[in-house]
Amino acid sequence: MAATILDGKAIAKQIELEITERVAAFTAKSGSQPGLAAVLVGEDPASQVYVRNKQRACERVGIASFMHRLPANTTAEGLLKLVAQLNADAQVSGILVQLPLPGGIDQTLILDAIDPSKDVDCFHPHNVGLVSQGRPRFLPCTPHGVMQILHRSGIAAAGKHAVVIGRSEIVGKPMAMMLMQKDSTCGSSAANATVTVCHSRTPNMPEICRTADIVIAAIGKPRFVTADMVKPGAAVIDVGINRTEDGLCGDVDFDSVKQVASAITPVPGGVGPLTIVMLMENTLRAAEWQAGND
Ligand SMILES: Nc1nc(=O)c2c([nH]1)NC[C@@H]1CN(c3ccc(C(=O)N[C@@H](CCC(=O)O)C(=O)O)cc3)C=[N+]21
Ligand SMILES: [Mg+2]
Repeated sequence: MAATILDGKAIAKQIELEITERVAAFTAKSGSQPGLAAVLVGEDPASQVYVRNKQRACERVGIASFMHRLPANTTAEGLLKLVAQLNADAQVSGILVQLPLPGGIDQTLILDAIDPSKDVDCFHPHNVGLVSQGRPRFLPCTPHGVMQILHRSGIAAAGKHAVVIGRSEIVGKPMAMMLMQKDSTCGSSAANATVTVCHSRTPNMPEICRTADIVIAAIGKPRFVTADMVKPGAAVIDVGINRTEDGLCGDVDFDSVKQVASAITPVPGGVGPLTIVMLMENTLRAAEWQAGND
């Protein structure tokens, strides 16, 4: 039987409606609108698309957006100056520095300079540490989106074997961390998984993947996960966004894997839309905390 296609776009829309109401309530009560500052350095075409999508999402949910475009030859000093200015700006609840930064700029140096209370990407070591200890302030947007897709599709992680393919700081590592916790924002049934992390140096990856009840693919290799790597009935979440000659595709070979999986996310229209809506939620949470701490 062919897999259920998990409609990330529809799930994101639903969450977006919930956030829109919460933003309106916050703005009415506090008298100030949450604001997101996005910093885009250089002309990377994919980054332009993502940042534009984020700005549009801000407009739809009622968050102010402040766009800062800098030339590709911007120095680390120039970028640090802008980050310091945004840290001090009361209108700015959340700060996002779009990655990748052009070569030559030390990414860690810039990201570590963002005020942890405005770190809506959840990249700062302070916030990463809080996630790892199971007491998050922010949740990283893409892994949180994956948890929401599973939860809202009725796929419980508790007691299941989840295999995360990829160990990036942005997706794989925090994803594994969140799935293994005792609890989550979606409740304990969305966490408590037995987690295995596979990566480029894992020798017997197909064998390990075949034991997974839930596969999360985040390795950045087009159509890497093939049907022979998936146990019949497993749920497969595709985090990859690869631009190939024949268009956008994920890290999962969708056409073959959908024949064996019980549920699968498409690319586009799967995890991507969730990433953006979880960023909106983090911006709202940042505004709420900043208002409470005044
Ligand atoms: N500081 C920072 N934070 C990020 O969260 C961040 C980043 N840098 N750099 C790049 C990655 C990638 N990312 C995506 C967001 C939305 C879609 C998205 O909306 N995807 C649509 C399709 C969009 C398209 O056509 O390309 C979809 O999957 O349906 C994809 C990818 C956020 N990232
Ligand atoms: Mg994504």
